[in-house]
Amino acid sequence: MLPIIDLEDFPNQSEKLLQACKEWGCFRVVNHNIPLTLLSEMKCVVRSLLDLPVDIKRKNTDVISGSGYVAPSKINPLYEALGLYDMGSDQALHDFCNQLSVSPQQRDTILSYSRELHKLVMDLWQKLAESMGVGNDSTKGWKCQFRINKYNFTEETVGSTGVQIHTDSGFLTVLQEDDCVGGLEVMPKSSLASASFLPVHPCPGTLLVNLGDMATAWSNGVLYNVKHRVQCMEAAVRISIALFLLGPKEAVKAPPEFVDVAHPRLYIPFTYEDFRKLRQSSGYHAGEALDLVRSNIQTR
Ligand SMILES: O=C(O)CCC(=O)C(=O)O
Ligand SMILES: [Fe+2]
Repeated sequence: MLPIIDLEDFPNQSEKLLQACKEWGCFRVVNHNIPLTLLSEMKCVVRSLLDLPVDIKRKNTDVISGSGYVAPSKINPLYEALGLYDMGSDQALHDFCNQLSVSPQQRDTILSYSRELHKLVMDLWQKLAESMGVGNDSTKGWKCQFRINKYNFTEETVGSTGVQIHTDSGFLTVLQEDDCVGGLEVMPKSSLASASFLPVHPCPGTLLVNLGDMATAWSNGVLYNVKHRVQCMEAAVRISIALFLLGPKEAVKAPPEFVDVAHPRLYIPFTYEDFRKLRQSSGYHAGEALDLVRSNIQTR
């Protein structure tokens, strides 16, 4: 069963958190302290933004490649998304709101939600770093990205794929799933050999966390970047909100604590931005791009 982490029970849950991140690369968070009204208000706001005419949605332009509006495509015809790069920045938040001409009330909701989730994602990373004995590493200036996903599922599309198998590219993702419409599937480490997916059923009021490629690189291979996808299970529109903790501007290198003779350095240092470009140019979206940054020099 998907691990459940109680955020009010730390440091007691440190070991459980670490195990979840090593074996599953994902877990459910309860007692996160984010008001349920804010979660549902934000859902309501993003639903209406995704219902805007496409020429308005297109005003949500890229800041970095792929960070803005994503229209349905050949590969993912049922999927579209709005995006916001650098949601830790008030300016970026206001730019996003202006592009989509949101109402003052919608803007308030987006700002409150962003602040709360930004705090949460940083806190989660801090707790994970502490559980690995490197809690002093600063996350100051680390960039975050929002992506608001819509899946236009219909009777005819049941059984097909909403989003293809992938890993997230950053460190950690906090996902507010659809309250009713399922379809997310994950492949924990123990299912890699059989390449089988496990369904993640919606659990309103909780949040789901995934670890991405940068977490695997930073941890020298200890943390598992979970493969996942979204399948169409029923004829209903599915909405989810993902917050990606992408990482620092600078190159990421596993701390010396994670490297020794028995655990040689696996990856060359690289920046998130370069890695994102590498994923895009190689077309590797399910973790294979990490093989392109493997280190040959296995010293400290
Ligand atoms: O919609 C979902 O549940 C998952 C979305 C996702 O995997 C992503 O945005 O990277
Ligand atoms: Fe994802």
